Amino acid sequence: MPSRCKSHPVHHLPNKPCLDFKSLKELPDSFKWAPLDGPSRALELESESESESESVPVVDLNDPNAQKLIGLACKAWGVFQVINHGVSKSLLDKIEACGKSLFALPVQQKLKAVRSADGVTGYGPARISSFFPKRMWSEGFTIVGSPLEHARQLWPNDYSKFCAIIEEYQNEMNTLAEKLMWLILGSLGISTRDVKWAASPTGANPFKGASGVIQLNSYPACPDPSRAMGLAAHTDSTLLTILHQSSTSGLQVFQEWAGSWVMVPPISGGLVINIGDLLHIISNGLYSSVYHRAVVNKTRHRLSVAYLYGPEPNVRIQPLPKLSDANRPPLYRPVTWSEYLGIKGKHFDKTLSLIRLNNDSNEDNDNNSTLINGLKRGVDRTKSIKVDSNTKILAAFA
Ligand SMILES: C=C1C[C@]23C[C@@]1(O)CC[C@H]2[C@@]12CCC[C@@](C)(C(=O)O1)[C@H]2[C@@H]3C(=O)O
Ligand SMILES: O=C(O)CCC(=O)C(=O)O
Ligand SMILES: [Fe+2]
Repeated sequence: MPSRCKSHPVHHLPNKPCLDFKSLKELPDSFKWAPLDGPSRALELESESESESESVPVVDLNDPNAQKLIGLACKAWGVFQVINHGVSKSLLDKIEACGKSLFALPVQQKLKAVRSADGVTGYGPARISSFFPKRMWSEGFTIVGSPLEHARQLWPNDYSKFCAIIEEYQNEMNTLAEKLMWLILGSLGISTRDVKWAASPTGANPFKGASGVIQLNSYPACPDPSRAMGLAAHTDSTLLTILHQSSTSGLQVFQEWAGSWVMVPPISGGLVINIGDLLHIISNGLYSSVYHRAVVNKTRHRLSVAYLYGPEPNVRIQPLPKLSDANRPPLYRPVTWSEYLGIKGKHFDKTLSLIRLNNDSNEDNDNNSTLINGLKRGVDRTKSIKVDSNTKILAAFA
């Protein structure tokens, strides 16, 4: 999202100030969530053997069947990992080191680059924090466009290296995101000719003007991981998100048909790809955005870097005509990324249902009423189920 795009303040509980996590030897009540269900203790799970069918798919982008495998993963999971994606391990190491050095700064220094109440860029708790009564065990740094201004405040004499790495990462991620978009759209039978929703009137490069927000997330070691939440369950307001996670596990995705949380194990040099809400919309619900969260660890610090990729902010996003017809009418009204973020800032996970078209015949159409393991993977997010005792997710098995 280019910096010219206006910010979208979140409206709910007041945002909580940042603090020095290292100084807390016990988990304060304000951070105590109801005990987490699912695999909450990352280290324990690392030693558990998971069966194939329960693991998030890993796709080798050099595999001639990559497009087909990606389609299957999007339909069944809304998330997959990629290897041989073309982004060098050394760049992933460099961005991780950038994040580590940023979060290792003293709190007072980090607060010099704090995200303002109506801003997007800068240091602070996750934007969604304001929707939850309990605090999250994490801190973040969001970068839209150039980080120069904030980097100067953080490292007055030594900011150029950080800026150069961020720029290189933005470029590499943008290229990969566009490649992944074509693979995902290709798996739905969509080609360049079918995609006219973005900038170019000829449809030549529909991703012209598409860009990404970089989100550095830090999850310090935590005295009581069973009661703490790193980042609460959410879907991303993106077309797709590319996530690099350090070697400590913590990312979990919600497997809707099984009703359970599944850990996504870090793969050295691999990247996690999440389907976001905007892809959910353009695919007319065929590929659902995935609920995910981050849990924390008793002894190990964890870092993740998300590249939240979306279209040019004022371009209308809507179900692709080729994916809707009389039997499967468009499920969502047109919306720009900018407008979507504004609604998300006010209504959080009710956003998809708020832009859903009120059409009775749409009831069973999301994700093509697919039966997976005998259960419909319903994503009519107008009904609610509880995915855990902390988060009520607006999703249901109809
Ligand atoms: C483009 C954006 C997506 C995001 C809100 C934002 O304006 C910038 C930060 C993004 C992020 C990263 C962490 C998780 C998340 C839910 C949040 O609180 O801030 C996402 C937002 C999103 O996808 O809605
Ligand atoms: O840290 C993680 O694994 C998840 C981060 C995330 O979901 C995000 O930045 O949107
Ligand atoms: Fe996310």
